[in-house]
Parts: sequence; structure tokens; C-alpha cells
Amino acid sequence: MLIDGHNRVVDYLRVSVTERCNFRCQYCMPEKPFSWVPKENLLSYENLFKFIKVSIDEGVKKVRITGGEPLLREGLDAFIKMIYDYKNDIDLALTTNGYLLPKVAQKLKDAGLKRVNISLDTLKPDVAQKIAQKDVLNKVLEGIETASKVGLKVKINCVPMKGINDGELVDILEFCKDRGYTVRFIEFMENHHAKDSAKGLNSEEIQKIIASKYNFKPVKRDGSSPSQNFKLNDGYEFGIIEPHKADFCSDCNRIRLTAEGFLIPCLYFEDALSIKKAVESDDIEKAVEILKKVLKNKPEKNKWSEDSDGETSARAFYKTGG
Ligand SMILES: Nc1nc2c(ncn2[C@@H]2O[C@H](COP(=O)(O)OP(=O)(O)OP(=O)(O)O)[C@@H](O)[C@H]2O)c(=O)[nH]1
Ligand SMILES: C[S@@+](CC[C@H](N)C(=O)[O-])C[C@H]1O[C@@H](n2cnc3c(N)ncnc32)[C@H](O)[C@@H]1O
Ligand code: SF4
Ligand code: SF4
Repeated sequence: MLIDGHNRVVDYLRVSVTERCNFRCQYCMPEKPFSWVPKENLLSYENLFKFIKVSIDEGVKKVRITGGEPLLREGLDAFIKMIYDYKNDIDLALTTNGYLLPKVAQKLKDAGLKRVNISLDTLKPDVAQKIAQKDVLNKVLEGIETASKVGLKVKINCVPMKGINDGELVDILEFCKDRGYTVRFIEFMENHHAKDSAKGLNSEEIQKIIASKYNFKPVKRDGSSPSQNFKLNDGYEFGIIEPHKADFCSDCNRIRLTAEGFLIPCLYFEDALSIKKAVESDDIEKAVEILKKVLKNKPEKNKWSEDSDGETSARAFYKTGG
């Protein structure tokens, strides 16, 4: 079992397979052009897998593939199959913007993927264009439908932004409710890479909007997910991810591995240690040593919280994988 320096059990590994992305979401990517890390700096799937195996052996029960946009990296289905074949009862999930899902959803399902969380911030094509800085909505909707059709369990992620999509939260909830997808509204996390004008809604503001049409009650939080869920009278559950809440991090069970091999203890902070050399030289003992060191130094909590004056993080979500 993996335990961090604050006595929290860590059993959830998020693996980013690329920082590259085909979208430029206002809340995630810088506006100005920038260069990507060269492909040769990335860990091969084989080397990422070596670390995933070690983590599973040490107690990880949930592996999520993310990015950048993970579907941009070729051979993802074979990578998923490696993980599935190693331990098929792992909660094996993917987070994606959905744009490329129509082409690959079936292959991913066949490889052993169980669930997919897809970002959908709006149901309006012009707003989607404004957020992602590309005409994306039809492909994303098609991706969501295909994923569901091939039998993947679908959750929708939506980042409510002031003056952008805050008028659509009930519509997005109903879109998901009608189709049996869980929607989670994510509080915008202030970071240096987002567009300066990006302003998010907090959990209370989101709840107030949903309460204009529905009654709901909080559900006891399931420790394996960062989401606080709420139940409508008809039983449908939606979630809010509330990183600004003072106790959000108290049951944090996650660590993150980037495509370049950095092991990141917390989404907020810049600290990281590289496991690249260790896995490339097959030094598994060293990889475990680095993993334990990162866990020992995992911060207690982020600094977005209410009690930290809502500070801004320098860590890029597209590099970390969210
Ligand atoms: N601050 C913070 N935000 C997180 C954390 N985990 C997830 N989030 C936020 O929630 C977003 C959506 O997460 P997903 O990639 O869908 O993964 P998940 O919420 O763990 O998924 P489930 O396993 O389905 O609950 C992330 O991109 C982050 O914005 C976390 O540990 N800390
Ligand atoms: C970094 S993306 C990577 C996976 C994929 N490209 C996608 O968009 O789903 C993962 C998640 O991070 C969320 N995200 C990105 N920047 C964020 C921010 N500043 N605050 C809150 N959530 C953010 C996105 O909405 C998305 O759900
Ligand atoms: S949120 Fe996802 S889709 Fe949007 S820019 Fe970031 S990595 Fe790309
Ligand atoms: S902000 Fe850091 S400590 Fe808090 S839940 Fe996220 S990764 Fe864990």
C-alpha cells in the first residue's frame, strides 16, 4: 500500500501521454504560440508501462490516461491493452476532449478501457469555438455518442466560466441527465497559462444556478474521486469538483506521471522528480525509491483554497494532465 507523508492512501495514478493538444482552451493553454517539448524527450509506452506496473504492484488501483490530448498519441490502444493485460480489474479510464473519439472509441474499448471522461463546456457551436479556439462541437458530440454506444461509461467534465457558458449549466446538466452521463462541473483553477480574462464560477455559484430549476442534496463523498456529488429528486447525480474548498485535499489519493517521466505530487505545485533514467535503465528499485520520496513529500493541500487567498498556480494543466 502507498501512503503519503500525511497518512493518505495513494491508489490513483494519472498518466499524461502527451502535452500536445488539438484545442487551445482558454482556461488551460496560453494565448501566444509556444513550442512543444520534442517528441524524443517523451517516455516510450514501454517505459511508461514499467512505471505503471510498479505502481500497481505497490497498490495503485486506478489508472487514468490523460494529456494534453491523449488521443493525439499514436498507439494508445496498444498501451491500454498492456495495462489491461497486466491487471484487468484496474479501474482503467481516459480523460479526453472527445474530438478524435469517433474514430477510436471502439478500438479503445476492445483494448480494455472501461470509462471515459469527456470535456464538454457548452452546447453552442460558437461558444465552443470561442473556448477551444477551433470549431469543435459537432465532433465532440459525435465522440461522446460513439463512446457511449461502444459501451464505455461516460462522464462529462465542464468548467463553468463567467460570461461564457454560465447561462448553459442547466442545459448541460439536462443533456447529460437525458443520456445517462454523470456531469461534473469543475471550479476553474487559476493558473499562469490560462487566458488572463478567464474567470470561473465557484461551487456555490454553480449550485445556485442548478437550484433555479432543481432541488438536490449532497451525497456522501466517495473517497476515490475528487467530485462532491449531489442527488436530484429523481435520483440523477451530478458532481462539482471544488478545489477551492478548504478540505478538498484531505482525502487526496492521486499522483501524476507526465509524458516526460516527471512524477508530480500535486496538481498545484511545480515540484516533481523524474523517473525517466530509472525506467530507461530498468532500475525498478530506483523507480520505487523515487515514488516513495515523492509520496513522502506530497503537499498537504493546494493554495487555491479559500484560506489561501485564492493563489495562482504556475503548473500547466496541459502538461500535468489535469
Ligand atoms: N485540484 C485538483 N483537481 C483535480 C484533481 N483531480 C482531478 N481534478 C480536476 O478534475 C478534472 C477532471 O478530472 P478527470 O480527469 O475527469 O478525473 P477524475 O475526476 O479523477 O475522474 P473520476 O475517476 O471519474 O472521478 C481534472 O482535470 C482537474 O481539473 C486533484 O487531485 N486536484
Ligand atoms: C488538462 S485536460 C486533459 C485531457 C483532455 N485534453 C481534456 O480536455 O479532457 C483535463 C481536464 O482538465 C480540465 N482543466 C484544464 N484547465 C483547467 C483549469 N484551469 N481549471 C479547471 N479545470 C481545468 C479540463 O476541463 C479537462 O476536463
Ligand atoms: S483542457 Fe484539454 S482540450 Fe483543452 S487545451 Fe487543455 S489539454 Fe487541450
Ligand atoms: S490539489 Fe494537490 S493535494 Fe489537493 S487534491 Fe489535488 S493533487 Fe491532491
